[in-house]
Amino acid sequence: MPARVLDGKALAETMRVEIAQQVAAHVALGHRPPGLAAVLVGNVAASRVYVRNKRRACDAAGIRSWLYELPEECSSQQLLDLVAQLNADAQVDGILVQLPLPKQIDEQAVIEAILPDKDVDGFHPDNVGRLTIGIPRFLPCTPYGVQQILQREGIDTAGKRVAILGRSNIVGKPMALILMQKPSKAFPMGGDATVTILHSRSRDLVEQLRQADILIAGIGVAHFVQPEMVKPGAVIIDVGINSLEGKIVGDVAPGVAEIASAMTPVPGGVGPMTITMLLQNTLEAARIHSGLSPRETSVR
Ligand SMILES: NC(=O)C1=CN([C@@H]2O[C@H](COP(=O)(O)OP(=O)(O)OC[C@H]3O[C@@H](n4cnc5c(N)ncnc54)[C@H](OP(=O)(O)O)[C@@H]3O)[C@@H](O)[C@H]2O)C=CC1
Ligand SMILES: Nc1nc(=O)c2c([nH]1)NC[C@@H]1CN(c3ccc(C(=O)N[C@@H](CCC(=O)O)C(=O)O)cc3)C=[N+]21
Ligand SMILES: [Mg+2]
Repeated sequence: MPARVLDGKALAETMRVEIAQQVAAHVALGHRPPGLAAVLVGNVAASRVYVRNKRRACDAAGIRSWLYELPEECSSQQLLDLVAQLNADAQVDGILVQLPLPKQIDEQAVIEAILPDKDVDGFHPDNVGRLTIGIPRFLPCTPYGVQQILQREGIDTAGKRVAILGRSNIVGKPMALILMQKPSKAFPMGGDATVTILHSRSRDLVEQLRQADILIAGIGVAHFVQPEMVKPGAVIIDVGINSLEGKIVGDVAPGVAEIASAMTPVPGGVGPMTITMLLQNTLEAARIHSGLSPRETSVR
């Protein structure tokens, strides 16, 4: 029997309606609407799609959004100046600088220039550190979206063997931190899982994958995960966005659906949830800026 489809797109729509209601309630209390500033450097086609989708989602949720564009050949200083301007702008609750940045730009310096309470991507070392010790402010949007898919689809992670393919700061590493965490009041989304991270230097990679009750793939290699790498009945989360023969495909081969019990599609899986969690984080930032949420702990 083919795997149940974990419809991230449908869940993202449902959650966007919930967020729109919370935004409306926030504004009804007399606060200004939440605002998100996105910064796009250069002309990456994939980034344009992402930015356009984000903008549409913000409009539908009642979140103001602005797009700032800088040329491919801009300097680190130009970008740092723009970030400083957005940090100082009282209308802006969240700042998102689209990654990756051109090679002349010091990416880490830009990430560290964003005020931590406007860092809705959750990439600033202050927010990474908070996540690591279990008192998060903003969870990185992609792993947060995966956590929400698992939770809302009733897939329990406690005690499960989770294998994560990829160790980047935006996908694999924060995913591991969320799912390994003991749940607490400050961190209710902690997954209580036994997590294994796999990367390009891992040996026995296939043996490790075959042990996994839940397999999360985020490496950027089209159809890397093949049916024989998967334990029968496993849950598969495909984070990959790759283009193959003019189509968008994930890191997981279609045949895996014959072995798995449940699987996210690409497109229509994790991607739309990433955008929804960005809206959620922007609303949370607006709450922080209006004094509704404590600045130093993120109690949800
Ligand atoms: N759906 C969404 O919302 C999002 C999707 N993505 C997609 O997720 C994928 C990963 O993105 P990102 O984390 O930024 O990518 P990076 O290139 O930053 O990281 C890729 C990771 O995968 C590992 N890796 C690469 N090839 C292999 C291999 N053959 N075997 C084992 N490990 C391997 C790398 O290992 P090593 O560290 O050893 O180099 C690295 O840790 C991409 O397809 C991207 O487009 C990204 C963000 C959001
Ligand atoms: N600072 C920063 N934060 C990010 O979160 C960030 C980033 N930079 N750089 C690029 C990656 C990639 N990413 C995606 C988000 C949504 C979709 C998405 O919505 N995908 C849809 C549509 C796919 C399509 O048709 O193009 C889907 O999978 O169904 C894809 C990719 C966020 N990223
Ligand atoms: Mg990278």
